[in-house]
Amino acid sequence: MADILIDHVHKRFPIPEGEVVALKDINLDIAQGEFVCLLGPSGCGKSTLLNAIAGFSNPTDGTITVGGKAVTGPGPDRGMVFQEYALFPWMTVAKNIRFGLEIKGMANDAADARVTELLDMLGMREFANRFPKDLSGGMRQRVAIARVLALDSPVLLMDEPFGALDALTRRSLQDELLKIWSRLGKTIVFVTHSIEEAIYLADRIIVLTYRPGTVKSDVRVEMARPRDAASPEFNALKRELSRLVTEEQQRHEAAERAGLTTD
Ligand SMILES: Nc1ncnc2c1ncn2[C@@H]1O[C@H](COP(=O)(O)OP(=O)(O)OP(=O)(O)O)[C@@H](O)[C@H]1O
Repeated sequence: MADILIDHVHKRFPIPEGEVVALKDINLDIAQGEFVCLLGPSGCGKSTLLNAIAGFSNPTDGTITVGGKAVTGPGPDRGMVFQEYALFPWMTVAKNIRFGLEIKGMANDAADARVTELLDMLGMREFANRFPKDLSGGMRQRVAIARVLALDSPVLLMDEPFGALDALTRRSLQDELLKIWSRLGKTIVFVTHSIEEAIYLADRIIVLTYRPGTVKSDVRVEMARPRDAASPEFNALKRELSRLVTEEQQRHEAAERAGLTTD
């Protein structure tokens, strides 16, 4: 069953010289429980598409439907995790996770139980009373994920959530996310620049073109998990995707040289 339906979506941004066509006729059908990565170089419209699914910025044309309902704005059915750890610095880890539950009006005992469950799920119990400034980047991003999971949205939207982390921390968060995904059965749309990250995580990788942003390729990743980045299959797919992304990166660089972009 389609969980996210993207139907003839276009997004144009007006600029002094005319307009930027960030997305052009995007059509995608994402199944419930599917893990999809949006891949491409800077400026190819990954965040624009994710923000449109989130309802932060509506398409110029076309429609997006999530769980059978047309997206017209943000909603509790879609949780978003950003690259920047969007935590409240004045709240402890536990309070940060609890915040959304309080807004939802969840009873105290139930909220306490939910926070404990999430702290355990993400291996953060001993960090419950720390403040974000006292945490590593990886830990902060765990809190950001827990905070979104607290709301139990069926769809998780993730905009380069691990982009600022070192390689080892990144791998451990990727593994954590895969565990959570297989346990909770969420639909995930995950934006990344990293070909390796996309192959490690996704059921399906959507490669976007640079200006206008269109679907260049829609690749199913059939490898069993956990995936071995050193395996021949992994490397064959990495080569194929590198070729596709490099073509778009070159178009991006040509636009930069022509002074057409600051992306
Ligand atoms: N508010 C805006 N006004 C004008 N142009 C915009 C605006 N937002 C995005 N764009 C342009 O739309 C295109 C797509 O941008 P977007 O941020 O979605 O790309 P991206 O693939 O997410 O890039 P990155 O990986 O660098 O975040 C870019 O060319 C960008 O310059």
